[in-house]
Amino acid sequence: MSELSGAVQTVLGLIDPGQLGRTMTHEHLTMSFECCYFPPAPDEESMAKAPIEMKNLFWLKQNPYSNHENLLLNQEIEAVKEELLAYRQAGGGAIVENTTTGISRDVHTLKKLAQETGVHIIAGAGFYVDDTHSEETRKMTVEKLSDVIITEVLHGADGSDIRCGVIGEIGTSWPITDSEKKVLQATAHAQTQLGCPVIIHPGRNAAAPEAVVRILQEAGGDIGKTVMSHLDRTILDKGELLEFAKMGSYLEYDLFGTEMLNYPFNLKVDMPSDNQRVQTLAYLVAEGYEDKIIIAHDIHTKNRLTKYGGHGYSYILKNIVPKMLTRGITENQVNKILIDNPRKWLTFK
Ligand SMILES: CC(=O)NCCS(=O)(=O)O
Repeated sequence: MSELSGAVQTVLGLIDPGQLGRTMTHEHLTMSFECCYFPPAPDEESMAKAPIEMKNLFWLKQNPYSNHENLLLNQEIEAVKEELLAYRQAGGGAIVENTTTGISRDVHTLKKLAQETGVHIIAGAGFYVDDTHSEETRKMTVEKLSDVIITEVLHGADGSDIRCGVIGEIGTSWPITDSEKKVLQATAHAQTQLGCPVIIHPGRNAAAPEAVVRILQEAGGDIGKTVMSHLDRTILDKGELLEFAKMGSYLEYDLFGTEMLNYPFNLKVDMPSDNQRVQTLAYLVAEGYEDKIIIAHDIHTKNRLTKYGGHGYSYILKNIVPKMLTRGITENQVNKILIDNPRKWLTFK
């Protein structure tokens, strides 16, 4: 048994899982999303460099990836600190910070934020999507990639002694690239060795989650200790959702607060509203999956911070939980979704 067994690893060290409390399992506190810049429509080109100001906020909500400044969440440390203090005030206990190599992970800032706010922060190991893989990463063998991930968990990330407590979000595209496949295999090998939680960013296609799980399974991964993120924009058909749920991963609805008419990365997707997300949670609960659901906001652009008129990190606790209770999800089930399921997932075997 390793020293991690039975504990949760935060950026400040190991804690008893019971200390986590209400946990958002997929957030970013500091990152850059420049890798996913999406140019505005030709008649709106000037918006790419427009300042973030009141008159642009609705446009940014509809086009969050088409303005360069909006993608630099790493410029907002003070605002994020204020948000975390408000999150604690609202009853939040912990946040999983899913920023991996490729989107400017900054574990030093995460440690400082945890020290200054009292929120338990769990950092992510591993690599984001292929577009962000360096040539060095692409050349690595599965064994080498696995060594890198294991080092980030056991010894510290980015040359520091600040340790990651989950692997992920591991980025995958659609179709899954060769480099991403190696990272997935390395993730499964590292998970086997460490008994740790894993979280996956699937490509933007309904077939992507199952394809990822198959690769992890073949490489020996523990699917029961793995989260499939972003299901809200990935599997929209209820039948397909139930088929995927049978594979045994945690089912994450993590885009609460994201409501847009056109999802630029896949125009075939009608991004659900928050009401529709709650309906889907109620459906999954009714189908017997209350032990598998987890939720979050996945804040990764500036416009979603309260500083810029956004919903912030407390939106689920303040607004979505009351809504869930009016839609047939019991308080006990809410507690499973916010406390028990994250705790079980995050605890090292
Ligand atoms: C940071 C991140 O990967 N967020 C997900 C954005 S997406 O549009 O749902 O892929």
